[in-house]
Amino acid sequence: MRLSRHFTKSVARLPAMSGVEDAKRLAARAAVDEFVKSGDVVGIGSGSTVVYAAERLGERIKNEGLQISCIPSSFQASQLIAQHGLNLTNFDTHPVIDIAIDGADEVDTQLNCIKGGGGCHLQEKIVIYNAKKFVIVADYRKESTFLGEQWLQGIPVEVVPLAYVPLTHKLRELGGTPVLRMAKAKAGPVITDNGNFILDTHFGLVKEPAALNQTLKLLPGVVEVGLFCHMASKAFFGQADGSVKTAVPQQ
Ligand SMILES: O=C[C@H](O)[C@H](O)[C@H](O)COP(=O)(O)O
Repeated sequence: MRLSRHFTKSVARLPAMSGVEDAKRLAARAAVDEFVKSGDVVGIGSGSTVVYAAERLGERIKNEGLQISCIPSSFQASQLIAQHGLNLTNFDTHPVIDIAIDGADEVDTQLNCIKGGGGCHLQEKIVIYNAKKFVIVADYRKESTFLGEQWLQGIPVEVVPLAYVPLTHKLRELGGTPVLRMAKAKAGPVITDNGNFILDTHFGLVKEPAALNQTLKLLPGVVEVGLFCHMASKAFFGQADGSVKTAVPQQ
């Protein structure tokens, strides 16, 4: 069954980068140009693809006087906002976001996605939930039929440190293979922006991500799950040939 409609269009080539970086950049720029307009409150996601969205927003502010306010979804996003001269705001001033732009680790045909490869999915989900629209920016490697097909590192489950051992057992009982995410340049686990641990839990092919998300969310000690279901309006996938493929969920 066809669950989404795809469109591919060619876009002007930018100065050559590596294939994947080029694809990320093209997707991010296309999303910013199609969705962001003056006066918008923009949710800035996290990860390596959103860097190019922040870059494009900065260009548009300089070149065309675009006026926007941005809400960050992580420490990294706050830094991007500062680096690119974007106007920083917060939920106290702007409780409703017009457009959230964010990357994804894997996207299925209904535009459900796995996020949290960079450990930022708690704040990202808050930003996206409070946005009128969410668009995904990604490269061609992220597109799948079912979640768990290509992203084998597991669904990031952010947990309160106190609960990580019992939750490890519980996630195994539920059919997952949880792995405590370890830091790379520090002994011990990754500590999220919110002071928690992450259990990356592979569940094989996830055919009902919304049901799995709900089951996991109800476990005491789970703070947030890196499954974003029925939240995205459109996905932009940069392709290796310099085009951008877009997808929308089926009506
Ligand atoms: O925690 C990180 C975020 O969910 C990212 O948006 C996700 O991991 C995709 O990142 P990237 O654009 O680097 O592939």
